[in-house]
Amino acid sequence: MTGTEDEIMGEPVIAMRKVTAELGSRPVLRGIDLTVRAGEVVALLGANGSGKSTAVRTLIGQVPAGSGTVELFGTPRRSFRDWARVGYVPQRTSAAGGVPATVAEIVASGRLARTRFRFFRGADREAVHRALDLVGMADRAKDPVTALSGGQHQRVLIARALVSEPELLIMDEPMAGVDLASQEVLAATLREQVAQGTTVLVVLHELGPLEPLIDRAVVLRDGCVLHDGPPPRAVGQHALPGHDHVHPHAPAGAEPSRTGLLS
Ligand SMILES: Nc1ncnc2c1ncn2[C@@H]1O[C@H](COP(=O)(O)OP(=O)(O)OP(=O)(O)O)[C@@H](O)[C@H]1O
Repeated sequence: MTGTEDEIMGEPVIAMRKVTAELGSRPVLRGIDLTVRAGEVVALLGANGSGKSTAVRTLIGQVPAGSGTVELFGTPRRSFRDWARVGYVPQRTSAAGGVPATVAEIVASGRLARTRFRFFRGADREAVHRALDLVGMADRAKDPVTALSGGQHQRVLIARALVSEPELLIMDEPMAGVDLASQEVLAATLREQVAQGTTVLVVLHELGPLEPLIDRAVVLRDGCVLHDGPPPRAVGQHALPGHDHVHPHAPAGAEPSRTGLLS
């Protein structure tokens, strides 16, 4: 007896089918399919403006889909209410803008979907401490976020996404503008989450330090899916078609080989 694809590969946690979206009457997503199954770690790649952030924002409902279907945990996104199961790390501007919130307050705000606005209990405070500890920021809990570096900001945003103990983590360029030390902390944090079975969709410019964690890469170009398959693990980003690459032993003045996947 053979099972269905879902029985064999696990239920999709994310299912986007033929999704279109417009921004300012400009078509930005032009019919994308994106499936992420439980326990998978999928990188969403593509050149600037290819629609990566828009795809993620459509998924969580910040941008309306023009057509197609979007499901989270098997539920149409419109009727999905279980947001404590989802941790979202937006593309970083700043954790709190001009608001003088503390690190702990920002992280605690990520717990609201789970507490449903009841009073915080000991378990919630422990979860905040645990999430800050995961990203190496427990000693900064009482500091204003305005006192943090870019990389520390990003760690706080990731702690905020982790504090509800989500099953699905969606991150938009978590490594952008982050110093090396913070990148290593973030990669280790993510490794731990993945080991615990968390499903991850991560928008990246390059696989970088997260490369060993990535099961599959979906590459967008001009709002369409150009590639959906295993990322080339052994040699990293440089092996992805489209990465301009001049071989070190190539004759001087040689043209980079371009296959156009990421550019
Ligand atoms: N509010 C908006 N109104 C109109 N067009 C927009 C708006 N926001 C984004 N766009 C355009 O939509 C396209 C896709 O943007 P999106 O941010 O999804 O791309 P991206 O792949 O995430 O790029 P990046 O790597 O630069 O973040 C871009 O051409 C962008 O200029």
